[in-house]
Amino acid sequence: MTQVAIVMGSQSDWPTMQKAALMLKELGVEYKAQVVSAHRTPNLLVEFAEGASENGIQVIIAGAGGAAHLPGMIAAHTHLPVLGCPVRSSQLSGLDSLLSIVQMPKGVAVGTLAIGEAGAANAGLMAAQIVALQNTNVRDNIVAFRAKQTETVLANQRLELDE
Ligand SMILES: Nc1c(C(=O)O)ncn1[C@@H]1O[C@H](COP(=O)(O)O)[C@@H](O)[C@H]1O
Repeated sequence: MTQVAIVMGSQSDWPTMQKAALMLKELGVEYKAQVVSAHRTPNLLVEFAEGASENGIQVIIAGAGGAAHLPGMIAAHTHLPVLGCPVRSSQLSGLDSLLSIVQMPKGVAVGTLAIGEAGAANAGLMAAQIVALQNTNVRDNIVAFRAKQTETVLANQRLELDE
């Protein structure tokens, strides 16, 4: 059963948002990805967000660029945790996306990640960490992922002087 939903405002967000999908796949979390836009598919947004909980979704990752209202509007229609990913925009490099997502009014929460691919990957990791609260397989996968990461960092250090 799908545990995490990844939604994005446009097909053009997929190169960024697939980093979340890749992380979830690596950590053994079932996910489904789809395009949903607060602006362009407003009725679908309401249908998706209101049905997410009864469809078994535990966490929603929402990525959008520019006037990125998607994560906040989804959060307004569900009690599930929503992780917002600011996609890098062509005009303002994603600062517009970040500010659109991060400044939520008190009472409706969106957990905002960093701009771009690293933020999307971390949204996948954070979603997996939430799923892992009640899933020991995913928890074990996260622990193993982190241990491998530490090992790789230490094994790859090359600190000779360039002379
Ligand atoms: N910010 C939103 C929303 C929304 O917030 O609902 N829907 C689409 N968009 C964004 O518009 C940008 C340009 O989209 P196109 O590339 O389709 O023109 C995308 O980054 C998308 O997330």
